[in-house]
Amino acid sequence: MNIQILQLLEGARAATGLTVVIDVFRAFSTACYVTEKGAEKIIPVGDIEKAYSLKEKHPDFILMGERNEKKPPRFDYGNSPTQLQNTDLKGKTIVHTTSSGTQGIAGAKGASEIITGSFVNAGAIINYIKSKNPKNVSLVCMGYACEFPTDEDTLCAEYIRNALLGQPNNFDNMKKTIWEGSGKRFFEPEKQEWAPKEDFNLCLELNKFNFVLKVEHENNYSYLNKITVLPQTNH
Ligand SMILES: O=C(O)[C@H](CS(=O)(=O)O)OP(=O)(O)O
Repeated sequence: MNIQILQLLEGARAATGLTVVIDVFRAFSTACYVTEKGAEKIIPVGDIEKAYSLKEKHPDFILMGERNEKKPPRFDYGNSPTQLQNTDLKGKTIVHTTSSGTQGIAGAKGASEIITGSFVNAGAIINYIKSKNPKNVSLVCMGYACEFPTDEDTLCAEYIRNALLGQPNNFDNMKKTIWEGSGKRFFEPEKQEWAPKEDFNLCLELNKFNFVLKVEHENNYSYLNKITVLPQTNH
């Protein structure tokens, strides 16, 4: 198995084979929490205008995501898993657009298959890749606003790669590095309204979910299909 770790939008564009588009803070952690809440479908889109036009055609769709970390105008929810904890999303279709994660999905045109990447379902991702045993795996770290690499996405890629290669991982050390590095932003008082400190822990709950989210295509949009991966093992 050839495994490459790629960065940012140019990395997504260069990805081939089974591609994991990684966005730990927060898009693809949030997508897992939304799926757990029973959402019927998540439609990831890069272009915010596409999100607005889907809402216009389907007023029952829910708009979720961020620009500059914050909930855009006329959106139902931002990108914070904490703020979704007490919402009922059963049976809902969610249109999700963010500055990094969903841009990566839109950009990974050369991938043979795309799944989302985060720590909350890392074990399922690893088992899924092992079960498919592809020749080429691309782990794409979307970073902050697709502009610079971040600790959490790069470490998540390394965690997945190490497990696939049978090498050890020290998640506690990784979490400490993230806390001291790019995770600091969740502890800034002025950001608590849209990026609360609780998001940090929710996004770093290792192996909370036993499913992967695979990008599938339908009509003229893509959606995330939940695939349960059993058994879930700790990596
Ligand atoms: O919502 C977030 O925290 C991030 C902000 S940014 O893209 O890193 O600027 O969005 P996401 O696309 O989930 O990384």
